[in-house]
Amino acid sequence: MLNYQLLDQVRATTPVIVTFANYVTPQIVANAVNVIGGSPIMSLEPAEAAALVSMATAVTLNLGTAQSAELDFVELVALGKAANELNLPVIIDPVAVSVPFRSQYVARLLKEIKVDVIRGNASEIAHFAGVAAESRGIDAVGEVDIEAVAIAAAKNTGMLIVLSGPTDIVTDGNKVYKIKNGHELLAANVGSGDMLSSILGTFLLKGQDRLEGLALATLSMAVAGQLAGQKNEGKPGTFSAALLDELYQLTPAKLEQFGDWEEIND
Ligand SMILES: Nc1ncnc2c1ncn2[C@@H]1O[C@H](COP(=O)(O)OP(=O)(O)OP(=O)(O)O)[C@@H](O)[C@H]1O
Ligand SMILES: Cc1ncsc1CCO
Ligand SMILES: [Mg+2]
Repeated sequence: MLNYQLLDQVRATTPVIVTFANYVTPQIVANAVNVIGGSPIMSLEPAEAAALVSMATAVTLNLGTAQSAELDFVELVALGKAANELNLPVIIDPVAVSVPFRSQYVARLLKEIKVDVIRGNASEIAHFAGVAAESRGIDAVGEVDIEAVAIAAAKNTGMLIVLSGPTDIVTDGNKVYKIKNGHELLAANVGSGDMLSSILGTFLLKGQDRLEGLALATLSMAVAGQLAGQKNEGKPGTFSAALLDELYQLTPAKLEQFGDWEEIND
């Protein structure tokens, strides 16, 4: 079961989400967190990492443009460690992780901090499943068995997995949520995945079952995208603004009415 009312609890508590953003999409990511009901803050400064994280409910580390320059890595580790100390969830978005520099960067990071959630497209999650999958830069291409890949990634890493795409898979390796809502214009809007990776954090309220929170967050993004897309067929520009409108206007009743998902137990 999914508790659609969790969306109202998010809005009632305005959780702070600290994001290490990539330099391509920080504005839409901040807006996404804001309109769904959270409070975004981005930071690049290790000296303030602990103070920021102490106000937060989750930390999202987007590795899309992270550099080897020591400050980037030091900041990622500082945010991750501060979250680990407070037992707050850490979400990573391993953009284009199959590029060797990026694979090594993530592996290095995972030696330093405990990560709880990986959010990526099918090609990115396939990397953690040890399955060869094609990718084109930031995009997933080719066909993989998304459910099997997500389960294998969860089992290999011990982390919760959110695999996004035409159908989204949210799994801990045993229980699987399959979310079928969405719209192809989400894929045309660069940063939809980045938005989702930070939105995930807003649903991980204290005491909340993490897998269910991730599933509801993923469903929220997919339903909002579907509603925005249906009103803006063939119009990626206006779609991008409409997506924020639909996230802002989303309600538990709309999630119940339009949500197309199933829960599969191993
Ligand atoms: N073809 C599609 N049809 C429906 N929904 C889609 C489609 N492709 C992606 N989505 C949705 O778009 C959102 C982002 O997922 P996607 O897999 O595109 O992330 P991504 O590849 O990391 O994107 P980006 O790198 O641009 O941030 C998710 O909510 C997902 O459900
Ligand atoms: C285009 C792009 N390049 C690195 S990160 C990013 C945004 C999508 O994640
Ligand atoms: Mg991405």
